[in-house]
Amino acid sequence: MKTQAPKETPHIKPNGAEIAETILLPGDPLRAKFIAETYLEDVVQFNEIRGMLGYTGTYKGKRLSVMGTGMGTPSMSLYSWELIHVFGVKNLIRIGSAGAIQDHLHLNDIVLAMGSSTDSNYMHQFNVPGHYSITASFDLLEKAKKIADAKGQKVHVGNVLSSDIFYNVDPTALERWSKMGILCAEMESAGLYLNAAYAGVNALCILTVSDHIFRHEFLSAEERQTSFTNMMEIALELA
Ligand SMILES: O=P(O)(O)O[C@H]1O[C@H](CO)[C@@H](O)[C@H]1O
Ligand SMILES: O=c1cc[nH]c(=O)[nH]1
Repeated sequence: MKTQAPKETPHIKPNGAEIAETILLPGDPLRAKFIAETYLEDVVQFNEIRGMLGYTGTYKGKRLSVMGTGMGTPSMSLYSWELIHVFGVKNLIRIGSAGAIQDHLHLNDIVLAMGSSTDSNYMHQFNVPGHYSITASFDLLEKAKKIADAKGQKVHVGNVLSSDIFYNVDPTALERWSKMGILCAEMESAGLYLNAAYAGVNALCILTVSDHIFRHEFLSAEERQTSFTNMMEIALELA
């Protein structure tokens, strides 16, 4: 009799627990815990390796997982690669915070990252003979926009910056991205979109503006909790 080895990686060890085809991916593992405790029923924790908490449960009767990714391209790329290639995840929805770099964006605004521009080198491994346009999956993007519209929740849809640099020594770098119409800066969407595209699965990044980089405004911890729930509730409906 053949026995199948349990699926696990050095970073994700579900001990037989299921990981759903659709997963929400906040950077902060404690945000994953909050979502599991606040919104999911019949919840099982499937990961705690390195404190990267992951849970599977149901939302309005549909199976859904949620797991932290950590910060930055390497961390997001590693986890999303394993989720796709080892655990068979098909829909990966990042929910994160971002720093706005356009005047018309305000704290608490929600952004659907249609495109992800980047200063990361992660793309180089794919060795395409030109410049690849890193984009969200249209199906998830369209569905998220419709969900937001139905909720009466205004969202911005556009190009974001997925940066490897949080503290940039060049004070003009973000001004130049802003001039190109980039809405806000975060640090994971490009790695996620590239892994998803390469594997032929779906990905979307939904962001809440937690800072305005040029106006030096930022949300308090309490405000983050409330405003992030609007973004979470759009993402949960995508299951
Ligand atoms: O709120 P999260 O999802 O962590 O996203 C943003 O916040 C972190 C920086 O503070 C980076 O990970 C950035 O992308
Ligand atoms: O300014 C910010 C806020 C959140 N995430 C970022 O990457 N930058």
